[in-house]
This record gives sequence, C-alpha cells and structure tokens, in this order.
Amino acid sequence: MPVKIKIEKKEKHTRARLGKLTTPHGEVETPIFMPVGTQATVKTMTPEEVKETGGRLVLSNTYHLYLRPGHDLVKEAGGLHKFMNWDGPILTDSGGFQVFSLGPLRTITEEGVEFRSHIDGSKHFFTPEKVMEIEQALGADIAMAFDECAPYPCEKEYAVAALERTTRWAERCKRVHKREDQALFGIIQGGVFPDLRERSAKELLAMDFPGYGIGGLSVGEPKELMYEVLDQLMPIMPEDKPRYLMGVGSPDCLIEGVVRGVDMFDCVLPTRIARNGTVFTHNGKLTVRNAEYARDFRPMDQQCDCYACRNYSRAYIRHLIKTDEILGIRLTTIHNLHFIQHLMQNIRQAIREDRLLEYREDFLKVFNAG
Ligand SMILES: CC1(C)O[C@@H]2[C@@H](CO[C@@]3(CNc4nc5cc6c(=O)[nH]c(N)nc6cc5[nH]4)OC(C)(C)O[C@@H]23)O1
Repeated sequence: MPVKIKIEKKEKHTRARLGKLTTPHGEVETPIFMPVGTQATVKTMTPEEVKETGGRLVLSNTYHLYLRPGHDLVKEAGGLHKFMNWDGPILTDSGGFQVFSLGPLRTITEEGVEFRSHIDGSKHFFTPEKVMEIEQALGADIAMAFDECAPYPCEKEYAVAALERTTRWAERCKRVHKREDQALFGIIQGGVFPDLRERSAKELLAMDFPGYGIGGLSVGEPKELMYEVLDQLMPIMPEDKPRYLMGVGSPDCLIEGVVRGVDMFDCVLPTRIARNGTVFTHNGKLTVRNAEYARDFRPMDQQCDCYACRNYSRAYIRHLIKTDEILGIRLTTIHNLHFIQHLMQNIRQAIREDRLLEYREDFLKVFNAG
C-alpha cells in the first residue's frame, strides 16, 4: 500500500482527526495544507524555503506539465522529485479541472476531452488512459483520477451526467494504473446536491481507492453551501481513508474543513495573494503595497516569527513590491506559507487537546475583525 493514513486521535467534539499519512517519500502529519507548485515549483520558493515554512507535501499539475515541459522530458529527468529537487511527497492533480475550466476551448465526449492549449492554441485530447500515462511518467506519490468537475451553479441533470462520467472514467483510470509506488485517488463529484454527492461517493467507495478527493467545490459556491455539502458527505466516508478537499483554501475554510473531517487541503490563495502584495496576519489581511505602509517600520505581522517578519519592515517590503523587486514577493510568499502552516500546526494541537471549537472561535474572532 503506497499511501495510507493512520488516525492518531479523533477530536472529542467534532469530526476532526489527527493522522499520519505514509507515502513512498515519507510520512506527513494530517490535517495538512499542501502548497501548490503547478509548474513544478512553488512560485518564487526554493524547495528548502518551502520546507522552512513548514511545507511537507507539494502539488503539481498534470495539464500544465504535459503542455510544458512534457511528461516524457520529466520522466527522462528521473521523474518529478528529481526534476524539481523535492525529496518529500508530491501529489499531482489530473488536470480534469483545468481542462474543464478552459471553457469554450474544450469538447467533452465519453472517450475524453478535446481541448486547445491555453499557451499556443494547439489541439490535445485527454482520456483517462492518457492522463494515467502522464501521471505515472511524472511519478508523484499520489495521482488524482481524471474526473469531470461540474461548474457552480449548474442544472442537476448536468451534475448527474458529470458524476456518472466521473465514475466511468475512474474505472478506466483504475484499470490502467499500474505503478505500484503511486497511489491513485478517486474524486467525488455531485455538485451541491446531497443525493448526488452520496451516489458519487458510494460508487467510488465501491472501487476501494486508497484515498478520495472531494471535487467540484471551491468553484464559486458560497462557503456555507460548501460546508453543507461536507456535513452531508463526511458521515458516509470511511474513517481509514484520507479525505482531500480540493482547492481549499482560506484560513476560515481550512478550520471549517478540519472541523468536518477533512485531512488534506491545497490552494493557490496564500501564494497568489502574496504575489499581489497581500498577506495574512493574525488581524486579517494586510495589503502591504498600500501607501499607508510607506513609513511603517513594523513587521507585516507582529505575532509572526517567519524569516520575513523577523528581518524586514512593511516599509521595506512595500518599497520592493512597488519597484518590482523580486525579493518583495518572495518575502510575502514566505510569510503567507509560514502563516498557513503555523495555522495548521495550531489546528493539529487543538485536536490533540480537544479544544478545536474554542480555537476556531478565538482565531476567527480576531482574524475576521481585522
Ligand atoms: C480559491 C481560489 C483562490 O483558488 C483558485 C481560485 C478558483 O478556484 C481554484 C481552487 N478551487 C478548486 N476546486 C477544484 C475542484 C477540482 C475537481 O473537481 N477536480 C480536480 N481534478 N481538481 C480540482 C481542483 C480544484 N480547485 O481552482 C482553480 C481554478 C485551480 O484556481 C483555484 O480561487
């Protein structure tokens, strides 16, 4: 079994779990936030810096790496771990979401998806079999199945068709996935319809994947609706398999997801807003590029002990960002990744001490007041 989760403790008042996820490239603690490295790099960070912020498992993307530099090149380089010099676990998303979010540039059939590259408009055709070939060549520890993510909002009929195709494609992925040192995770769809979520889950649970992505969320639906879907879905998920909420998220969504039994998260938010000059602080978000910080010689977050907050002021980081100095977005990225990983560490400690609900209240009271 290349990937398995061992639940160390269940929080007394919620569905939250503390776990250890074992992979061919090492063991990580859950709940875990996975920094996104779409094109085989967590943008602006060296692997050592990602580790220094607390990152242990990173994401990369099949669609992007297939287009550039090509999965055959990555395989020739010795696989993704060697290519990007990351010796910890890696998860690759299947690109299902990317090709669907290309909008009019794609055509869906039972066989697969024809799409045009967002780079040069060239035509490509992804089938479950092709995506498995790509992911096995890349060599991540966890590979996501090729699925169809229904948009939000969408008609129930559309969500039914997408979940049924997702189930059929999951079977096709499983049939051709041979790499022993790579775990294939199924992805649950069903939009925001409780009965469809239950049906998608049961069909995929019957295939006995080692772990499950919860797809089709964080696609524009209200947060409360996402929480409702989780409230209905989690009770039927097996205790001994990892639950991975795809594309989530912000600090409040991470806490709410853990409360509902999610083990794994990924999101571009912390690194994306960092490149726009916005950082998370204990008092909410701070856009350090704003003029009000021009002569503010305090650290971005006075409660933070990350490299950026220990050594640089808001004024200096604002100056770097305003002058397009690359160090500026590197420092905001280091801070945001550290902030999120520190939040996850506090969440895991709160589970250990059965005080996750108190932690949620305390954290959000200050964070949302900012
Ligand atoms: C939150 C935030 C900042 O994250 C950004 C942007 C828009 O939302 C995101 C994050 N949400 C997200 N939902 C997903 C659902 C699936 C899914 O159903 N299947 C598969 N294979 N992969 C998925 C990946 C997902 N990512 O999705 C893209 C478009 C990748 O950019 C992200 O808002």
